[in-house]
Amino acid sequence: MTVAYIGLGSNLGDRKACIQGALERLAGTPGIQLLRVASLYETAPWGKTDQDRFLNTVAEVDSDLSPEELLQILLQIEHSLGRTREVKWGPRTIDLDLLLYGNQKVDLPHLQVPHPRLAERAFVLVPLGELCPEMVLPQGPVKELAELMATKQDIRKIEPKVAVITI
Ligand SMILES: Nc1ncnc2c1ncn2[C@@H]1O[C@H](COP(=O)(O)OP(=O)(O)OP(=O)(O)O)[C@@H](O)[C@H]1O
Ligand SMILES: Nc1nc2c(c(=O)[nH]1)N=C(CO)CN2
Repeated sequence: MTVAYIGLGSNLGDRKACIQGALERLAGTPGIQLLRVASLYETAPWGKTDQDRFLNTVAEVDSDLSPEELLQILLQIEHSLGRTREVKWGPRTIDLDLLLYGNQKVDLPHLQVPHPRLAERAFVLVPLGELCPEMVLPQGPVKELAELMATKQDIRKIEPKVAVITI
């Protein structure tokens, strides 16, 4: 079993229902145990700024699956929640990013772990730092990176945590 961290984001449709739906699907997937979910944050769009605000959180899971198997599950869950890809970094019902997979490094054309843009994003660093305040990323301590990025990108906690229904 390996502890992995998954970033969740939504800025299209019923954002909260999409995040909740993705968490329920993760919890219901054989080989994945949902351990903890960070608070729910509303965040300014990063990268492509002319779109609606996002809801973001981070989930901690224990996984029997390989990183590639886990990615396939994430893509299936995105598809089941109506995710389409039209514009780079554009609006989406749900986005699931494999942020970290234990201490493993993966560098394949279709999968890079740790997620290459992790340390630039307050919407990832702040919820990740909430779950793992002592974590040190290759770029530095998560708490320090989160504090720095939160001074540059608007991020507001809107709910202490998302209720999870374990199937
Ligand atoms: N760590 C990862 N987690 C999720 N997808 C990844 C990862 N590394 C590479 N990918 C690849 O990225 C592809 C495109 O993903 P997607 O369209 O969701 O990108 P994005 O979320 O808009 O942008 P970003 O990758 O900057 O977060 C996926 O099909 C997947 O093959
Ligand atoms: N605030 C915010 N901005 C984004 C997000 C996201 O989840 N939240 N996801 C992106 C592509 O992964 C691009 N920009």
